[in-house]
Amino acid sequence: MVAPQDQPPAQWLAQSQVVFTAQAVNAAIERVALQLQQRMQDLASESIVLLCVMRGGLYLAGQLMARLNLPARIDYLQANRYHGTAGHEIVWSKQPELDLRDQTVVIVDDILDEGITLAEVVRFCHAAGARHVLTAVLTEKDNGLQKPLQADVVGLVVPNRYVFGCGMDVYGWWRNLPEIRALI
Ligand SMILES: O=P(O)(O)OC[C@H]1O[C@H](OP(=O)(O)OP(=O)(O)O)[C@H](O)[C@@H]1O
Ligand code: HPA
Repeated sequence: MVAPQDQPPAQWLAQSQVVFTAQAVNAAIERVALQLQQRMQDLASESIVLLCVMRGGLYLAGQLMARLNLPARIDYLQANRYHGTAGHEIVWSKQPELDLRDQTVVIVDDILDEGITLAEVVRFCHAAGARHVLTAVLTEKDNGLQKPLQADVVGLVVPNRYVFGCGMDVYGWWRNLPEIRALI
């Protein structure tokens, strides 16, 4: 019996189905960019930081960079869920380098699942003195859970299954897929 992390990556494609095509994802990213652009114009901020939550947020952040017609600086952080015995702790391995004081910070991530990660990153940005904090996720999982926050902008709602592609991984693989798939 092969452990899941040792499966060849092609196996995950064979054991999954497309839930959003590349075309549907691209259309969603266009909508996210337009909504963010509008929100930031309303805030009339000239100090914008696009903050990518690594690694999953990389795909959406890269796509947004090409679409946001605003002066923005880019930074990133890494804060991962650690499913230890004491519950669901967040372990930070990289904090942003830019000074977030008085900035309009746009946090970009791939998925809002239980919402623990995004809530922690929002809390961090406020504590660091951000003036406005906006959140954008490519996907939100429709899992019926009471979440600690809602994202300001959501691209697509995905079913309550394990999804991957467009930044999201399955055992480290397939973040680069331009479509979103769900394990069967
Ligand atoms: O809403 P939550 O239940 O908190 O889960 C969402 C988070 O989980 C994933 O990150 P992960 O820690 O797996 O790291 P990754 O970005 O490197 O995949 C994903 O990228 C989100 O950041
Ligand atoms: O369904 C998921 N897929 C990939 N990464 C995730 N992180 C939380 N939920 C998921």
